[in-house]
Amino acid sequence: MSTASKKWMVIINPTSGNGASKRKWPKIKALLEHHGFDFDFAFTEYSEHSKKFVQTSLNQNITHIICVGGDGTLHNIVNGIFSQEKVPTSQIYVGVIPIGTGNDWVKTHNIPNNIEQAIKIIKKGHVIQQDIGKIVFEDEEKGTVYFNNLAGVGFDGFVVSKVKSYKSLGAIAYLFGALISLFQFNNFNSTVILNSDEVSGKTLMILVGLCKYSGGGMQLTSNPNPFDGLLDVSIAQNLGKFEVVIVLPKLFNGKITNYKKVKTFKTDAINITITQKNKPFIQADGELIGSGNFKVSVVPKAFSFYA
Ligand SMILES: Nc1ncnc2c1ncn2[C@@H]1O[C@H](COP(=O)(O)OP(=O)(O)OP(=O)(O)O)[C@@H](O)[C@H]1O
Repeated sequence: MSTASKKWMVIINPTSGNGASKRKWPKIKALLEHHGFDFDFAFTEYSEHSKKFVQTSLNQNITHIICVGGDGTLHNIVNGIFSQEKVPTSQIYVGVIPIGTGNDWVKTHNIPNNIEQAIKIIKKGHVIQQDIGKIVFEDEEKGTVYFNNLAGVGFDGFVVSKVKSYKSLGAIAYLFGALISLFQFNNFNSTVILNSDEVSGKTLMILVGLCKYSGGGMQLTSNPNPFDGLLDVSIAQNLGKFEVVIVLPKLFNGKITNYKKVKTFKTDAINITITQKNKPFIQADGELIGSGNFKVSVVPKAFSFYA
């Protein structure tokens, strides 16, 4: 049986890419039909709706899912997959048709933004498995959140909280959001424990990554590898506002990880404590997930996708 002739669930976030998913859906639907896909489809109606759709599909024994949207939609699909125990996660297969603003995760895996090429990749049926990050909050009521690309606390979380208003600008929205946010954000006190190291002090942001790109093409971690069972950690310490402006180009060419006030690590577990009353935002895959103290660990090669 070819990949296309299996039963698929296509989840479309009509708001992704500033409404592009909704506009392009008739074309995507026609192409999926043209390539012989047997599918049901549904549009998300609220923020975490994709998570529900995944679980409903699994209850109907549909384990092949196509994400039509951006990094946030994929993040919610991943959380639908990892917050259930009915089907082993590596036996759930995800294809991505990237129609977001940043579309950062697909860049690591060379999944094309062109709709028909992305569909052909799914049809080809070549599956890869990558690691997943697992965030557990100290406050148990806040629960567990999974990520497939990169999570962070501090300045990057603050940018994510602002960037929604600028998404009509496209991928540059993140850079624009960062510049606007710079003058409103204050560095925070944190203690990070990982391996046998402890890093304490004033912090701009702490990034915990798996894949290479975030924030609309920024490269914020050193030699990221989503297949090695390790988290790629960057701790940007007490950089000043003008210092951030000066190092801005280094955010895009990856050289930021060599900067004197940025410490990098590889680890399979990290414990982050915010040692001040005012807790900065935490983001995962560009989605705001809350604030507070948290631990991150790795679920090795647990996420199966077409690439
Ligand atoms: N019907 C809906 N109405 C409002 N928001 C929604 C709806 N469905 C999903 N969402 C939310 O839309 C947000 C943005 O989605 P997504 O990240 O896929 O697109 P994007 O922001 O354009 O792309 P990227 O994250 O790649 O920059 C996500 O936080 C998701 O939870």
